This record gives sequence, structure tokens and C-alpha cells, in this order.
Amino acid sequence: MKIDLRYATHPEDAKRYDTETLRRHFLMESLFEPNGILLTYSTIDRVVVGGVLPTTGSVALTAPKEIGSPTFLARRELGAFNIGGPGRVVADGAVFELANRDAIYIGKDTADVRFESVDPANPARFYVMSTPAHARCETRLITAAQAKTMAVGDAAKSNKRVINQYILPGICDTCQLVMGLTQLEPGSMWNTMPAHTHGRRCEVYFYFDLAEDARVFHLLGEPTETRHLVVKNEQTVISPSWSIHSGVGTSNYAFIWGMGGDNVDYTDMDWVAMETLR
Ligand SMILES: O=C[C@H](O)[C@@H](O)CC(=O)C(=O)O
Ligand SMILES: [Zn+2]
Repeated sequence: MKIDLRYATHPEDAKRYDTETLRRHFLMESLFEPNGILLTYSTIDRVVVGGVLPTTGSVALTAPKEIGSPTFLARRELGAFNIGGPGRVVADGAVFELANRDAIYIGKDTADVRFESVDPANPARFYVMSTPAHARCETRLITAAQAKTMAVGDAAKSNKRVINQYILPGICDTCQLVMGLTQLEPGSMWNTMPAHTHGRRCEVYFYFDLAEDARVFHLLGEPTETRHLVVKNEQTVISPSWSIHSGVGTSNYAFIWGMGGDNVDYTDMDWVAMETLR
């Protein structure tokens, strides 16, 4: 396992960052390594995000020093989405089968977590996100069919997409972790415009299902001080609570969003009027 430490940033500092500095603080460029776990630990809401790519072996979630506990989930909860071939998560001996786009919520106190692929030639790819948790919610599989879907946007605005909510109260009990997956329709490239912030929570976007030469111009920054990051397939951007998080692609794409912070109310967003954006 490799874990990269990132620190929180004040928006007055962030507005002076050049491209390279923005990328160093807010972008995770690489998440997958065969039979490995690549994580980023951010002091923003103490979220941990990353990827697990089991091929021939069973990949165990160990607790590096940054986690500060004997096991990874002693004081945390975790969500994992499979974006690859058929996979398996084993949580304290209980086996969960995850097809493509199925997710699992793993509750606090789960001591032993392992990730596996059914077929090493068509490996599972798990995108994971973890937040601190101080109560145990039940570990459970949320299949793509069980997610709550919301069709939003329209083709004339190039933002027709389906927001799939997976880890949210009412669908799956959780302490502070909230996660879902948004799929853009062919011909639609914009997500989340008009944009919003939510001072109560940070948000992480993991973009995937992009062709090798496709890019998403991810928008971040305070609404009156926007910046962009050019993002490619399977890259991740962290948005502090003061930042918008929106993007436009050179093609359609999908992304997994996840939040951590002070509430688990999906609708708690501060919408930004177009007139305000700079
Ligand atoms: O706070 C919620 C999030 O930003 C996302 O759910 C937005 C999103 O998936 C979309 O607009 O497509
Ligand atoms: Zn948001």
C-alpha cells in the first residue's frame, strides 16, 4: 500500500497557485497498481481516497501510520465502487460479489477487508473513499440496480445525465460518508453547471470511462475565483468546502462523487448564480 499525504488549503492561498501547484494539491493522477492499493490521505475532512486493483491475489486493506489506528476501519467507514470486471470484497470473512458499478459500504470496526478479482485477466477496479466514523453502520452491498436514480439536465444544455445515489441515508446507513455515481449521456459533457458549493462538506470527484485522449476540464476554486484542472481517465480531484466542483469534457464520461463533513443531506447545496461566477 502507498499513501500520499495532502494538506488543506486556504482559499486566499489557492488563488495564487499556478497550474503545477493546483495539480499537486488537488489532483490525484494515478490510482491503480496491479495487486496494490494507492491512497491519498487529505487533512480536508480527513478523507482518504484511492484505488485497489487486485489481479492474481487477495489485496488486504492494512493500516498505515497516517490512519493512526491498529486497523484501517477502527475509527472509519469506507465505500468502494467496482468499475472493472467482476470482483469480490471480503469483510471479516463475509463475501460480497461486486459486478461492474456495484458498490459496498463497509462499517466501522471491520477488522479484515480484502479485495479480489474473479478473473485476473479481467480484473476488478475498486475506487475507494473513507471518512472518520464514530458509530458502526452495517456493512452492505449496494448494487447498481439498488441505487436511487435521478435523471437531470437536458441535451440542449449538453448536461443530460443520471445521478445514481448509493451511499446515502434511506438507501444505506452511514455516519458521514455519502457517495454516488453520475453517468453523462453521449453528447452531454457538462456536470454540475450551474455550480454549487457546500460549506458543510468537501467533495471528491473520480472521473472514469473516458477514452485515452479524452479530457475533462474540471472547474474548481471559489465561485468568484475559478480555476481549472485538465483531467484524464481515472483521475481524482478533491474540492474543499469553499470550492465549486463542475466540469466539461471533450466527450461524455462518468464520475463517482463522494462527500465527507458535517451533514449527510444531499440537498444541502449553496447554488451559485451564473452572474456570480468569475
Ligand atoms: O453535491 C453533489 C454533487 O456535487 C454531485 O452529486 C453532482 C453531480 O453528480 C452532478 O451534478 O452530476
Ligand atoms: Zn457538490
